Amino acid sequence: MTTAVLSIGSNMGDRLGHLQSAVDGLPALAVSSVYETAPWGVTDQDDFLNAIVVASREDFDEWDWLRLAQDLENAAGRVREVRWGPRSLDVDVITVIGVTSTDPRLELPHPRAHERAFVLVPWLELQPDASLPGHGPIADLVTALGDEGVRLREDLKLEAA
Ligand SMILES: Nc1ncnc2c1ncn2[C@@H]1O[C@H](COP(=O)(O)OP(=O)(O)OP(=O)(O)O)[C@@H](O)[C@H]1O
Ligand SMILES: Nc1nc2c(c(=O)[nH]1)N=C(CO)CN2
Repeated sequence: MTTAVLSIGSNMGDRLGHLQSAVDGLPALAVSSVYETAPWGVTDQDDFLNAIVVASREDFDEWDWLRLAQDLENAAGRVREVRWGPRSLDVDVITVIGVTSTDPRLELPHPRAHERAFVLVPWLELQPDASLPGHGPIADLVTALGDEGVRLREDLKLEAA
């Protein structure tokens, strides 16, 4: 059995609908609140909605999580164009508990998670004691990074199955 932490994001079209489609397709144990976040990386694009999902499956290894993430992106009509550019649905595997990987097709933990408040702030809400292997407690990372550009959207809710 493996447990994964996944980041879901959208800044095109029906943003909340795209996030909900990801939650519906994941064996979700817990789903964070929805956050409105300033674009990271390529800043000249619309704001994202982001959330974190903790999911678990008996028969999954880390590659199954990547395949499922990519299937969900494709189902939401994602076209791979600009790196860090606009997207209907982005599903990143942030960590799979107990697994590390340096394979460029699947780096675990996600190599940029520690510098992304749009990942860390919703993750902290779900798992305040979590650590990012190699980078320490996520609470400390959020303190160092700040939560600028990450705003709780209490009016938007994701329905866990
Ligand atoms: N932990 C991971 N989660 C998802 N994809 C990964 C991971 N590690 C490596 N990859 C690889 O990254 C490739 C590009 O992913 P994607 O297009 O989603 O990048 P991005 O979302 O634009 O940027 P970033 O990787 O910085 O989040 C994928 O084809 C995948 O094989
Ligand atoms: N705020 C925010 N910025 C991003 C996001 C995202 O989900 N949220 N995803 C990206 C693709 O890697 C690039 N930039």
